[in-house]
Amino acid sequence: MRSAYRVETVRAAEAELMARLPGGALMQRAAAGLAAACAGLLGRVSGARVVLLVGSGDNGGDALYAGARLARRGAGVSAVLLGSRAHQGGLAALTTAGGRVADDPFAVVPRADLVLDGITGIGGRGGLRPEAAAVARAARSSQAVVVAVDLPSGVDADTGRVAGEAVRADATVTFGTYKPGLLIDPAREYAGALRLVDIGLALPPVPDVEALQHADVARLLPVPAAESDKYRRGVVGVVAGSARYPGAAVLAVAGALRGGAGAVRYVGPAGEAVLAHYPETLVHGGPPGKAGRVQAWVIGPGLGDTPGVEEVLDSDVPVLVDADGLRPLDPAAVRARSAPTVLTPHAGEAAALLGVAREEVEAARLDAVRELAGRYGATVLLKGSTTLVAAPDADVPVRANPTGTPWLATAGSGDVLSGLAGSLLAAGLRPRDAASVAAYLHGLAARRASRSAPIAAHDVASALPGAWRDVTG
Ligand SMILES: NC(=O)C1=CN([C@@H]2O[C@H](COP(=O)(O)OP(=O)(O)OC[C@H]3O[C@@H](n4cnc5c(N)ncnc54)[C@H](OP(=O)(O)O)[C@@H]3O)[C@@H](O)[C@H]2O)[C@@H](O)CC1
Ligand SMILES: Nc1ncnc2c1ncn2[C@@H]1O[C@H](COP(=O)(O)OP(=O)(O)O)[C@@H](O)[C@H]1O
Ligand SMILES: [K+]
Repeated sequence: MRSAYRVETVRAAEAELMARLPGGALMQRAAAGLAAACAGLLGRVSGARVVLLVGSGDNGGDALYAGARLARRGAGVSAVLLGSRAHQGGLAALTTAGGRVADDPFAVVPRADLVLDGITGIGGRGGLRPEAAAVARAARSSQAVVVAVDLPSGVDADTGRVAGEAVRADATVTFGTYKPGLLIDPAREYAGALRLVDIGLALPPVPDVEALQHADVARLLPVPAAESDKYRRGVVGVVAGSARYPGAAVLAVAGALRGGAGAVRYVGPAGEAVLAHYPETLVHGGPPGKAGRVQAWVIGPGLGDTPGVEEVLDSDVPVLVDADGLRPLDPAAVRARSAPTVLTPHAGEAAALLGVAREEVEAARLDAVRELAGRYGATVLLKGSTTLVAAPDADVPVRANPTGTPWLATAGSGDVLSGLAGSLLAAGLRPRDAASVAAYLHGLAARRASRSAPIAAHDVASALPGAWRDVTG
């Protein structure tokens, strides 16, 4: 599991540790880890051209001390000072080690092998200032590997917002803990590959944001026991599709069949299309209440105006509501349910539920998902470039999904996801686990199916068993 803590918590842990250590010890730990990571990326340190972008604060200090370490190993190190001041101890260490201060950034940055971004870290506010932005652009268009110190400068550590220009890094070396912004788009896109350097911070047991890894997912996946039968494995009911959108029903069933439930009951007007693709489905033409017992319902994909949402919400089993099912959704009705509810909106649907503009949700995804989960008393999976899952209880960490590919932005892939998540719910996973495990497998399956080529939603469904095997490997 990757855990991320907000700046306020990091600062408190830092203060507590600094009080027990000699002055500057923490910065030396950070700089040592940073220099080692840079050396690894460079391969050969001696003779390498390294440029440090140095801001006013301790983030610049880290870059300067790491630069001094690289200079001592034979690198040619130049510092570009971009702040109103520069860390004095770090500057002295760099010059003592043979590094120098560059007068003209545009003379050194284009020739660099590695650029270390120490403009701002957790103390940064807003996007880069114009001078820093111009230098960051030069770094991006050079051949250099760009390494961000703690965070790409210009991104918001707590939310992942990028208010203006920010450094685009190939890698980010972060200290003590991941920060939420490193796991959430748009900032995540700017961070490149992540590396965590342990500096000994003692952090509270519950993080603000977390990201599952293969091993976490493998532990959560349902496994049939020797005595299992299809009913004990769980039956998922799918209420989806309409005369206009029969395909949504087929795709939701496709996801549900690969999610660990022992059987899939389909309820709706697209039974023929569903059976043509998946003869193993139990099809029911009447209302959901007469379809037979299920352990979880999925309702919404391609539903159009077909009624059924209220009836399904009245049931006493977990319900996942997606797409058209979200339109008539009343917070009081969801809060009053006796069993858990999972909502899976994309940014547009989330915006409609919150009564705000879509752009507002996209710029502040973490706030939006928390707000919705609280308002509806439901687990909310907010789809998008970084899919987020929030529990109704605000003290539970939000999960940021680390898998996926922009090729997933294709019609119908969300239907596969809702079927998959509903199936995991029926198999007995808790709502937050079912939603985040589904997003993880779905993203992995898309990567597997795509390998950088366009994919259709049914390709994602077909790749799910392979993704499952990758995880349990
Ligand atoms: N916490 C820990 O455990 C450890 C923390 N450590 C390190 O310390 C870092 C935090 O250092 P920090 O607090 O000095 O803040 P930091 O990020 O350097 O920026 C501060 C200054 O930047 C400026 N500035 C602000 N916005 C700007 C903008 N948009 N564009 C341009 N400039 C901008 C503004 O100064 P101004 O120029 O306005 O005078 C502000 O005062 C942390 O990320 C990590 O690297 C490690 O060494 C050890 C363990
Ligand atoms: N830019 C992106 N990068 C990665 N995944 C994306 C991106 N845009 C959308 N997705 C994913 O694609 C799926 C689209 O679902 P959705 O919007 O419900 O589409 P549909 O209703 O057509 O099925 C979601 O899983 C979402 O997280
Ligand atoms: K930085």
